[in-house]
Amino acid sequence: MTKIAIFGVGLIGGSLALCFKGKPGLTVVGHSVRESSVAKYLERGVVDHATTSLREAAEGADFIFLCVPVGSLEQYVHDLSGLDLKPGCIVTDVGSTKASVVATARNAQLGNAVFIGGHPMAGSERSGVEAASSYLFENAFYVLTPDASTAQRDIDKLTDLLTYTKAHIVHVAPEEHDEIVGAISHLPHIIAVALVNLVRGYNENNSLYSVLAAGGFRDITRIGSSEPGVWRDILVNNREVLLKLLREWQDGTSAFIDMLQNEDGAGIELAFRQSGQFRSKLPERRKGMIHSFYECYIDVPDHPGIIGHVATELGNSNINLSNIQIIESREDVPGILRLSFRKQEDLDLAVQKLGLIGYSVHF
Ligand SMILES: NC(=O)C1=CN([C@@H]2O[C@H](COP(=O)(O)OP(=O)(O)OC[C@H]3O[C@@H](n4cnc5c(N)ncnc54)[C@H](O)[C@@H]3O)[C@@H](O)[C@H]2O)C=CC1
Ligand SMILES: O=C(O)C(=O)Cc1ccc(O)cc1
Repeated sequence: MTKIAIFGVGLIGGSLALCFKGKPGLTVVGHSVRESSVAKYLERGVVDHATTSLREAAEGADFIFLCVPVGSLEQYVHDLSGLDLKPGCIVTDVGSTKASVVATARNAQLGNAVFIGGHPMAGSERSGVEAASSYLFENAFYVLTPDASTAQRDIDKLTDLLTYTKAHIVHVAPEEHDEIVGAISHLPHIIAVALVNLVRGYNENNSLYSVLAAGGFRDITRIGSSEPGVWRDILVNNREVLLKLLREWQDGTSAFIDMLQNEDGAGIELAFRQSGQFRSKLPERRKGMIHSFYECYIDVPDHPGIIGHVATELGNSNINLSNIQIIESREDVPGILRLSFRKQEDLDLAVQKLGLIGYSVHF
């Protein structure tokens, strides 16, 4: 049996465990520092075995995945270096930053084990094993950060195992990874939190802000509800990159202040045109780092049983509905439902199906 040890079976560790568990020849062991978590992992059936003993989890493992918050990764690499790991064992991590953990692993004494940094570029604002899903990485990018000293056979071994995630493996240097991911993920998380907190402040004096903010505002700020501890670690770890980005962001907002003060309509138009042109060239229908909502809205008559009818029609057509929600902010327009799907294909099929049976569907 190939033994896979997962340290920290939360959203990401749990999702990896679900990708591997039950596959021929694989056995998955989960580790947590807490007894209660070990019991939960087993109860939910995400792992084959679970333990609070670092040694027991790591012993004889062919693969070790470190899936704890970024601030704890270096301690884990250090703790592993004190154990007698199986020769050829591949140690990898899933942290959202790569430079520091890769540097730590390079200097650690891992014996005949090999470290290859990793970052599955998919996730969500949710956390914990309760949010884990075997679909999480499907069609997403999964970064690996091998260097010139990493043997090709080790890269191949890890890449082969990761085929169970259905992600696309890409190789990126750790520092370059942190710069890019800083701009496309970490900065957007900061902006979302700052924006939500700005509106939260206004809302203290006027609750109409939150009433009217639902819908689009809620969607663009979804990532502002991400796990505080996980994000504290990511931002502090990537602070050099983020400080530079935030200064550039300040320049961007200052430019808008100037354009407004000067009533520079042409400047505003140019900014929107350039942004639109760049955005239209982004790859479409590809799972990006910040996940999309595959959603549509339908107007439904306000009578009993309608939700059941919609869900049944989609179910009968084998369309996987992941969430259904009544839009409260539009109470004045009875019967608006928001339908969410995990995949673009499901959304497309649902729009087609619901249109055919007479519902009016909006994006
Ligand atoms: N949340 C996301 O969407 C993504 C997160 N990541 C990275 O994955 C890693 C795990 O994040 P999530 O799974 O989202 O978090 P999570 O909170 O769902 O899971 C973290 C796991 O680590 C354990 N843990 C927490 N603090 C610990 C500590 N000090 N020592 C030992 N164990 C501890 C928790 O019990 C839990 O099992 C982080 O390094 C994060 O940067 C990577 C891709 C996406
Ligand atoms: O919720 C979202 O859309 C995310 O942004 C998920 C995410 C969070 C952290 C990562 O390192 C990668 C992806």
